[in-house]
Amino acid sequence: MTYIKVRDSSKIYQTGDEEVRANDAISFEIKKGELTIIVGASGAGKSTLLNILGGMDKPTKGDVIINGKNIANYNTRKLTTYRRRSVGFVFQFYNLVPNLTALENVELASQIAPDALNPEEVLKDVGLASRAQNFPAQLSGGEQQRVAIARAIAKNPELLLCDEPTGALDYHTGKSILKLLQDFSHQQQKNVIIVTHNGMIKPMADHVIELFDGKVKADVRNANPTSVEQIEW
Ligand SMILES: Nc1ncnc2c1ncn2[C@@H]1O[C@H](COP(=O)(O)OP(=O)(O)OP(=O)(O)O)[C@@H](O)[C@H]1O
Repeated sequence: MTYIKVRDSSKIYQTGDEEVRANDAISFEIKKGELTIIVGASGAGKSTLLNILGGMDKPTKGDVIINGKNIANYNTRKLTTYRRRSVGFVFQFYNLVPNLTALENVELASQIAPDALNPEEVLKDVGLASRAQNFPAQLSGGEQQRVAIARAIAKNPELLLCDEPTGALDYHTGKSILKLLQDFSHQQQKNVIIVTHNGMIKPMADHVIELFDGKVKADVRNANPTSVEQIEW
């Protein structure tokens, strides 16, 4: 079953006389439950695409059909509802609220979603039950990213979007975060999309979309994705 269908989607920025085609007639489909990696060099258009899929931005033209609805036609209010109900976000620098504990950060997200999961349970699932009362500054980078993932998962979203989720972490910590995301996708049949410039992690995905200069350069499915533990980079 198709969960995401992007059809001829372009994002064009006009700065003075210059036109930047951040996304240039992009088309692809993502099936329900796929763990997808969007890979490409700096400036290839990855974040632009992720922002459009997450309803934070709209394409200049084209269709972005999520679960049968074309969000490219949504107004601001409908996009806000879409983001709130259907999307969890994980960013490179965690973006936790510094004066709230780990648990309160997760509760914040669960309060705005109708089908939210129990924040304490989700913190336990990411291995942080014992750190629930810690503030972000009292946690390591990897632990902060686990809280950020718990916060995103607690909304029980259909779609989890991760922009360079291991970009600020060391190798082993980064690997444990990728494992968490792979397990979440495969065990719960949820769509996870990871944006990265690191092509070495492609084998962990069910689906790899490679961007180059705003265009889809490759669109490949992995019938047998590799477990994160077995990938070295
Ligand atoms: N608001 C904007 N105004 C003008 N140009 C923009 C804007 N946002 C992005 N761009 C341009 O669009 C292109 C794609 O940017 P984007 O951030 O999507 O790339 P990226 O693949 O995510 O890169 P990185 O890995 O460095 O984050 C770049 O050339 C960028 O300069």
